[in-house]
Amino acid sequence: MTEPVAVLLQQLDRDLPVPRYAHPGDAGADLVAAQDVELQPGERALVGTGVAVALPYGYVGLVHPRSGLAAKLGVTVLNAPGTVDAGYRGEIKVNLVNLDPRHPAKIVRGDRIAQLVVQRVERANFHVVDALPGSGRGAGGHGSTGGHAGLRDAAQEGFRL
Ligand SMILES: O=c1ccn([C@H]2C[C@H](O)[C@@H](COP(=O)(O)OP(=O)(O)OP(=O)(O)O)O2)c(=O)[nH]1
Ligand SMILES: [Mg+2]
Repeated sequence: MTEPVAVLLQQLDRDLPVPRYAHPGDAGADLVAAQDVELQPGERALVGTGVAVALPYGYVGLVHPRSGLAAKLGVTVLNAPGTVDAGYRGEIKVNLVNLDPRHPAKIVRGDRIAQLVVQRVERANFHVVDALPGSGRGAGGHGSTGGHAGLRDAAQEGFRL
């Protein structure tokens, strides 16, 4: 097992718990809502978490949805995964959206609303060229390998990607 990376964390709201991993081996540390919010069907809100971090350069924080919230309420992270840059010092906020077509979703201060996954990240040097080297896939994408029943049905109805 690798050593956890040290991340400086500022509690902007000391009454809220520090993000924590629910189990050993969990990839994401749970982020909680700093405020109550009720989302009508289709509505979104930028919800504070009461924490700010200073990630070491070479790392990124990814704000992932929680599967339980998605399954139970239809609530997810609109820009999933959100990107927290190493240089960012503001409050981590979660752009929650209620995708349930019928029911409003109530989020209460302290509810776990998302999870922060801290990862190493590479940066690229982009070298502009006139033509790219060939590959097996080439420009094929967006379902070019086929084999999905739903896609076949859609094709029969005249839908083309
Ligand atoms: O879910 C998120 C995503 C981003 N951020 C913060 C940290 C991140 O470093 C900053 C900018 O995010 P991003 O680069 O995704 O947004 P942008 O629309 O490109 O804004 P900017 O012009 O500030 O980069 O906003 C969050 O708090 N939560
Ligand atoms: Mg940006």
